[in-house]
Amino acid sequence: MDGCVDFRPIDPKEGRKDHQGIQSNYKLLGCSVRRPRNMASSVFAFNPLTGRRAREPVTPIAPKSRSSLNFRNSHAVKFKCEHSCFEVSNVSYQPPGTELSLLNSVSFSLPEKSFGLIFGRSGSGKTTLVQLLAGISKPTSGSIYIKKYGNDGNPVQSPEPLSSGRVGIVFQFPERYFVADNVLDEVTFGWPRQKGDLQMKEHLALRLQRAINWVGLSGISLDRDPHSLSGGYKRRLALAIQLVQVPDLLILDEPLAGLDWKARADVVKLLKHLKKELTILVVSHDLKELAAIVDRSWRMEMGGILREESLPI
Ligand SMILES: Nc1ncnc2c1ncn2[C@@H]1O[C@H](COP(=O)(O)OP(=O)(O)OP(=O)(O)O)[C@@H](O)[C@H]1O
Repeated sequence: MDGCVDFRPIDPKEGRKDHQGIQSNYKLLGCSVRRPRNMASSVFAFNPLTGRRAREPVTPIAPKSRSSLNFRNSHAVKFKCEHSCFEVSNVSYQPPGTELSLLNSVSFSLPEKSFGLIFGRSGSGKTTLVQLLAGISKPTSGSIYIKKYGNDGNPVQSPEPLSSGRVGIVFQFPERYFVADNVLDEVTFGWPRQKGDLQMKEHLALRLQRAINWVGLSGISLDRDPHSLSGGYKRRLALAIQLVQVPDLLILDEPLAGLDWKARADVVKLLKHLKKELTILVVSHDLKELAAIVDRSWRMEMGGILREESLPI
């Protein structure tokens, strides 16, 4: 089963131009299942079971405890990296075969369960950066890792490189790439169809239920056509697809784009809840609406230079 799918990333920008509704950010090699384009925008596309690249060994990820999934029991976000911190250090990027410097020594960090926002002019390099964070392309130099800290504030071990399989990413307008005619099929599109391995299926079903509760989709029938959902609920569905794996880092590219005011408010409210459980990094131009939930913000300047800066609102 593990060897069944092998998704190879290709240029995601190129992928977005595809109109067939079939995965296009990844080359599908020797596999019997299709991949929806919305999942192509996810690094989970590497392996539907583990969230890792298909050729890596399968290590089931332990579900979080019940209490850690209960929003009411969540702790307030703190700015110190008390437990773990996602860190990017001196990352530069030149597309292979070019002399273009799209990112220049980008460094920043984001404590777990906090909300970071990157803003900046069109063409400055925001999407390029999130593609590196998601493992879709590799930095020319620099590192991306998770640092863990003890109660004394000192690192407890050497930093671990951030595995692309532990990053969830939702690109702009994810609903454009829905391919199934019901919610359940949409969420489970890339899942194994073979008979057997009941334990794995039960595990996936539990994760699915948790993800659906997390994004507040539990009141929606799983038979509903995803295209018939409201704008805000479509975004919830796209998030649920990513949350099945409980990513160490959830990246959202323009999560409010194209929504009416009510759906925008709905998504902001949802993100406010989600940041109690997840580390979230957003690229957006909608600074005013997101300001209330932003813990850290950076401006990407033309030429791929990132500077920490308060929101200019
Ligand atoms: N593979 C590539 N080869 C050459 N240039 C590229 C490549 N990928 C992106 N670029 C260029 O790099 C610059 C940064 O692009 P990027 O999409 O990261 O900007 P952005 O800040 O996300 O813009 P927007 O807000 O419009 O999405 C752009 O000028 C883009 O044309």
